Amino acid sequence: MKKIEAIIKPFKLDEVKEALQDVGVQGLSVVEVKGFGRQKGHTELYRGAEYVVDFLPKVKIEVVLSDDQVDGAIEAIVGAAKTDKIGDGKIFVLPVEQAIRIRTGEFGEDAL
Ligand SMILES: Nc1ncnc2c1ncn2[C@@H]1O[C@H](COP(=O)(O)OP(=O)(O)OP(=O)(O)O)[C@@H](O)[C@H]1O
Repeated sequence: MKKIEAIIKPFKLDEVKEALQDVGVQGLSVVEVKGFGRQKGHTELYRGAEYVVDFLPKVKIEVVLSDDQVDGAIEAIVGAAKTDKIGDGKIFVLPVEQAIRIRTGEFGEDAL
């Protein structure tokens, strides 16, 4: 199992969620975060206004998947989140040791 952490522009959240559901993702978590990338010190367009970049609001999607779902999920996120402008975000892939569904006690991929 792997965890994908995708940091995206907030207005892309619905589109990315739908794209992930289309490739079989059945659950995910969303966290509001602030951050910066390489454009630090420049301006970025956010909801029609130009911001001098300090910390910009972003959304982090966390989704745990089976190994064979990872490539499709990355493709889905990139396809939905890309605007070709700076600040489109980043995707990190991490190993996951175990998952447990609390209600049933199922383990591993059965718990996803
Ligand atoms: N190395 C990193 N570690 C953790 N979070 C990061 C890292 N790089 C970027 N982020 C997070 O991702 C968000 C989006 O990054 P961003 O797209 O601006 O990266 P970038 O490298 O500058 O790419 P681009 O050239 O497309 O703007 C940042 O606001 C920050 O929250």
